[in-house]
Amino acid sequence: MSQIHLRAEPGDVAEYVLLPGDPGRARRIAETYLEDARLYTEHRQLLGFTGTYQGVRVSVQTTGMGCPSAAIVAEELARLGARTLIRVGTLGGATPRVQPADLVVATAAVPNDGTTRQMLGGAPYAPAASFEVVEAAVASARELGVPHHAGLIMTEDAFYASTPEHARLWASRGVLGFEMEASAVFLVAAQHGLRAGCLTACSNDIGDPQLVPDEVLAQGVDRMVRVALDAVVRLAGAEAH
Ligand SMILES: O=P(O)(O)O[C@H]1O[C@H](CO)[C@@H](O)[C@H]1O
Ligand SMILES: O=c1cc[nH]c(=O)[nH]1
Repeated sequence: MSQIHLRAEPGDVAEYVLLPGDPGRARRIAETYLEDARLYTEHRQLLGFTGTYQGVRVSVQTTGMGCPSAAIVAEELARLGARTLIRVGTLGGATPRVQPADLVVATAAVPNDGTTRQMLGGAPYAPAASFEVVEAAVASARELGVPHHAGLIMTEDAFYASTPEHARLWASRGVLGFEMEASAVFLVAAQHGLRAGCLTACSNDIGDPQLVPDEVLAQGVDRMVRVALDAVVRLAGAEAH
């Protein structure tokens, strides 16, 4: 049955789904990396494509920005038969350890957002990536020679409320950077028994309006996408054995 927001039928979506926030990134990934990519939904600009990468069927589904939209998309993907959700996003660095365009593989996301708070009724919970996805992403990054960090990130709602002081405080608790969707993707995936992961490329320092130069960020995003797709191939290979 077609979903309210993702106008797709079961069978349109692959078991492995990459989740960029930006519809332009979804189209670029589909056009650059997937063979026989087909657009299966474009309602509300939540562009979704399915094709194959090194013989593995993969979808790329836009989440839009923020947890409310990401939670809807993850829920509807689960209903459409997705089994592994991997966010491919950008993130604001919280610490000088994370440099412009660096790859950050999230192990978990501090849920500083209203969506997961409502879903959990305020109960304490630690939205986390699936171990197999983190393991595959780190193995892929190593094999492809992509420098990376693996660790805690924070998901929040208010992009312009983040300040350098806030970043410093959370960096002192181990947070590498901030983004806006991972906690919801991790929680919805857990509720449906799906695997989830989140890879990000650093687009700026928190509180710094200056983005990484376009071409530098584009290279970081490209490295992140190649690592995510290689991780999908790795996960699919492991499942086949
Ligand atoms: O680049 P994407 O994947 O959209 O991710 C980040 O960028 C947006 C904010 O600029 C938020 O969606 C945040 O999570
Ligand atoms: O949420 C985000 C994403 C990228 N950069 C930020 O500063 N915040």
